[in-house]
Amino acid sequence: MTERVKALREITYTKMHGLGNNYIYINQFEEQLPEEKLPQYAIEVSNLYTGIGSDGMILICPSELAEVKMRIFNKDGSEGKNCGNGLRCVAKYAYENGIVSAEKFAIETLGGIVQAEVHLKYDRVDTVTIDMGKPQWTRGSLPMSGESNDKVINESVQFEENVFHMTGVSMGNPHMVMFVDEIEAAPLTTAGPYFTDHEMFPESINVEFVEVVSDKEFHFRVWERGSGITQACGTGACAAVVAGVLNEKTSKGTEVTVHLAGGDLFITWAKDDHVWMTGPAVTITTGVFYSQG
Ligand SMILES: N[C@@H](CCC[C@H](N)C(=O)O)C(=O)O
Repeated sequence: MTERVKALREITYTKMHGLGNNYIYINQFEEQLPEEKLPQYAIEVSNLYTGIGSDGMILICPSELAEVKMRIFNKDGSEGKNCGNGLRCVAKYAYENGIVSAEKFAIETLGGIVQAEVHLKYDRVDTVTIDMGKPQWTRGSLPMSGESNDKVINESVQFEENVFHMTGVSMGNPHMVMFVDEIEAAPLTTAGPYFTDHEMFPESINVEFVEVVSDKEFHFRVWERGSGITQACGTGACAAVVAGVLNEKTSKGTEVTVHLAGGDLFITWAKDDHVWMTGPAVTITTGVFYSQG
């Protein structure tokens, strides 16, 4: 009994969400978790039945290149390079917990450095705008099999009896966007895992289905690598708008309202090539997690 109690590790966490895309956030300024155990902690906390329940785990860390650094681990323990909904929550956490004092600041990710601006309501951060930087859309940037400098725009791919058209976009992390006529009919639970783990994507990929209502309005559903269906994917919504421009469904400089399962994001691929994303960030609860590890 005593040994069992001794083995427990207490991890102080905050659970936050951006449009229902929810993660367990851990403040690495105050608590250093052992590097080799991070995938295991992500799996443990994400479990709905024996953990807290989440789409993964996000670390808020000191940075030498920016005011703060974000690291994102998916539900299966794999480390992602970027997370749009996570960035907005990290920005809210950093501002409200005094890690930063300015309303505009930089956040480092494994996919690059982005700029955040928090928008306040009654002294709390309500929404956040992120300058997500410049997208890339070569096979090499995803990565995807084939000639590294080639682009993947509207490329046909077969799934069961249907042909889809895919456009690959990297927002620091990789996305495969497919435009469909009706979002509700998109085969998310079958084509999602099929394409995510397809051999053409050696590092796996996030899969998005998008229905275009107009050049200013898209419907969006996602199957995320490492987490499966989530209510929202910020980088995926940015990739959808970039893919929309590349396929002439919208244009640079047009703000697109992207309707995700968990709510709306406002995204513009600006004429200077930067992608801007604005949306909410919400704190759900704080607590202590007892890891068995
Ligand atoms: N939900 C995120 C993306 C999280 C990481 C992704 N699953 C990956 O492995 O690339 C978002 O809001 O962007």
